[in-house]
Amino acid sequence: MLTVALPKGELLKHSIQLLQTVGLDFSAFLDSSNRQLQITDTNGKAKGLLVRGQDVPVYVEYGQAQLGIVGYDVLREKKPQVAQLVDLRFGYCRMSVAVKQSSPYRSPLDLPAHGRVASKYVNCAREYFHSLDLPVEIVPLYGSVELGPITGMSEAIVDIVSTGRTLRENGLMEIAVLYESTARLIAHPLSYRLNTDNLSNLIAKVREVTLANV
Ligand SMILES: Nc1ncnc2c1ncn2[C@@H]1O[C@H](COP(=O)(O)OP(=O)(O)OP(=O)(O)O)[C@@H](O)[C@H]1O
Ligand SMILES: O=P(O)(O)OC[C@H]1O[C@H](OP(=O)(O)OP(=O)(O)O)[C@H](O)[C@@H]1O
Repeated sequence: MLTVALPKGELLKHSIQLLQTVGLDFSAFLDSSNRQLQITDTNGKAKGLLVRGQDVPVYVEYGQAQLGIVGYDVLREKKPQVAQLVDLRFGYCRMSVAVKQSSPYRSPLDLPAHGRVASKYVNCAREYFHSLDLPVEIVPLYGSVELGPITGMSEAIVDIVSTGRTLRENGLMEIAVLYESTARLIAHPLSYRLNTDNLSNLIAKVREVTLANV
């Protein structure tokens, strides 16, 4: 049976709405009293796995899920061996460099050589500063990254900005954008090539619905 890996958190509601429009109902994942991590859609056509966003490409790469929905930021960070099929156009955010408003830095090139940059996205951060030829120390964090500059642990952060509210409310400002991100439909490459479970039909429907919503 076709299996779809769905991301917990920010992208879940929109992902479920999208799949409903193409005939797969995983709305039980939105019921907070339900603790099941694997469900069959109400029409019995497919299985859904509820996993952390960063783990979606893992299930798809290993073939336990033929399809998945995940942020482009996660794909840039993890570089999994998956087929990237459709830009779903929701879950917009950007990956940015931010510093304290009160700091003297107004561009990443103003940062001191060997300064510290805190991030959950260590590979994206490392690649970016490497491309600028600016040697910095990347400090890995798992969340509340904004506390890096606030506490003085780091000069800057590389993190997701969506509305900009978190930066503003913590006295930080964006000084550069690495890239923009939206949710993507991904597939297990071999299943995609072999059209397992008539994947191409579902993918075509997702593409159609996404384009119709532009
Ligand atoms: N304001 C936002 N904050 C975080 N992620 C956002 C935001 N807007 C869009 N996204 C997208 O949603 C995805 C999931 O974000 P979410 O905050 O749910 O998980 P996370 O905190 O990044 O991961 P986890 O909780 O698994 O460590 C991100 O990878 C990104 O693509
Ligand atoms: O621009 P905004 O709309 O304010 O959104 C950006 C915030 O959202 C994300 O945090 P998240 O809620 O995922 O928490 P965490 O990364 O600190 O765990 C990100 O790390 C920022 O802190």
